[in-house]
Amino acid sequence: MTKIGILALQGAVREHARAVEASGATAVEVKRVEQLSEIDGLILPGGESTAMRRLMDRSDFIPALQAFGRSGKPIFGTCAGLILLAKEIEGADHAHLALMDMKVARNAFGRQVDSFETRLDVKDVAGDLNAVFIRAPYVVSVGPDVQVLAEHEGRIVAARQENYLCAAFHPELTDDHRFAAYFVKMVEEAQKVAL
Ligand SMILES: NC(=O)CC[C@H](N)C(=O)O
Repeated sequence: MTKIGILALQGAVREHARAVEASGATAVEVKRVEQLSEIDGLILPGGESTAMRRLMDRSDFIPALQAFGRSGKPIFGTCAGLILLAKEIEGADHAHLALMDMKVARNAFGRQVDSFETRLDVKDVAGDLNAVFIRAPYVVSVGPDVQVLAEHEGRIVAARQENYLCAAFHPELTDDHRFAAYFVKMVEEAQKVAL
């Protein structure tokens, strides 16, 4: 069975595991670099990107995750995970994994709307997805290889570039698992290509 890891250093791990299992794959909590060799795809959950980065640096996760992505294995970043994937972060000197050709802004929806829920049309996923945003980032601009999957009020909130997928919101916080199912399918397709 397809095994999907969830980076379990910090953040919303259990909800992603539930969504992955509901979509027919096996979920694995990834806490050590060595576990990356056992999984077919990886989810970078929401949480706090700066805290995650600190924990990742303790065990050399950055180069290991970059190699994982460059080998063609799919990675899905949600919220803080989207920030980890971006090549450029507005107002910051350094990016983290720098795997997706896009610039992102952190906490970009403003303080007065710390969190909100809205209905989104996500290309190839669902026309009516309930999306929960929590101190969410958004994508400011994308390179030519990045496909925009969803926008909210003119801001990009979901995108895909080859084996990389990202969402500014938390698809794991509702009982609608269509976004997780889309990622599971991406992982299954990548496995077929690798055979
Ligand atoms: N819910 C989230 O993941 C919020 C992301 C967080 N604001 C960050 O910058 O990392």
